[in-house]
Amino acid sequence: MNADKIIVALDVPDLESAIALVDKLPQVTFWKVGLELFTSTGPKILEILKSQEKRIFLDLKFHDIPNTIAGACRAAAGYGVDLLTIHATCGKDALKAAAEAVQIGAEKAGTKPPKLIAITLLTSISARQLAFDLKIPLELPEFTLEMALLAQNCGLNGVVCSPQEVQQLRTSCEKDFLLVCPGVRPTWAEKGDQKRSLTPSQAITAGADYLVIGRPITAAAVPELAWNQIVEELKTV
Ligand SMILES: O=C(O)c1cc(=O)[nH]c(=O)n1[C@@H]1O[C@H](COP(=O)(O)O)[C@@H](O)[C@H]1O
Repeated sequence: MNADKIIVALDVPDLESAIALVDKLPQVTFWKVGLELFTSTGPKILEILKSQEKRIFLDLKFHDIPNTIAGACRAAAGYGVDLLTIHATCGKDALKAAAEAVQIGAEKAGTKPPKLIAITLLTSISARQLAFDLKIPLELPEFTLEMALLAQNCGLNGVVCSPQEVQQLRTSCEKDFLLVCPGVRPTWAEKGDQKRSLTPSQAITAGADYLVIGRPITAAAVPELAWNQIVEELKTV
């Protein structure tokens, strides 16, 4: 069912707001805990979500040298989360170290290793910014493909990519390589800082395995209505 493919971003400042949102949306089975909430609450929020049998995407977007990445991935894997992020631009050695470390960390904690997924290029970056601010001399689709192939070759389980690139990655990467798409915007939602977006139905049609959706649901006047509208849209796919 397509509703199971929606991961809702729990981007709130503290534990109380997080619990209130989770309680308001009992139909959500997969939550993303990102930098804001994890920095504020630490692993406490993960325990709460697990006690409710929710799946968890721990989005800490690690970006560091191989030794530090390995230590962080070992620790994060011990939480027994389902997905974990690292930036592909950490490079080959760090990605390989991360892939090995999640196995070691999970084994030590007696839990299942998370699927390790790499950020290809943040969905808040436009083609113009890639060229003129970051000085990357590749076309955007080529750059994201290179990052995805790098992650795949280093043994990662998938990537985070914009829905605009998902079709190309679906055809170029292995069949079971996970494609997780933030930057998803229903036609009625504001784009905000997202630069490379598509609608939920377009993203699923293009081949996304999961959609990460935050503000269109969590900042809506009635989050449950926004959720229902997105689920209805996905029934048409
Ligand atoms: O790793 C992510 O989840 C992520 C990668 C990316 O390139 N772009 C991106 O928006 N995200 C996350 O996806 C969520 C999108 O939230 P909204 O823009 O509110 O729907 C945020 O929590 C971001 O941190």
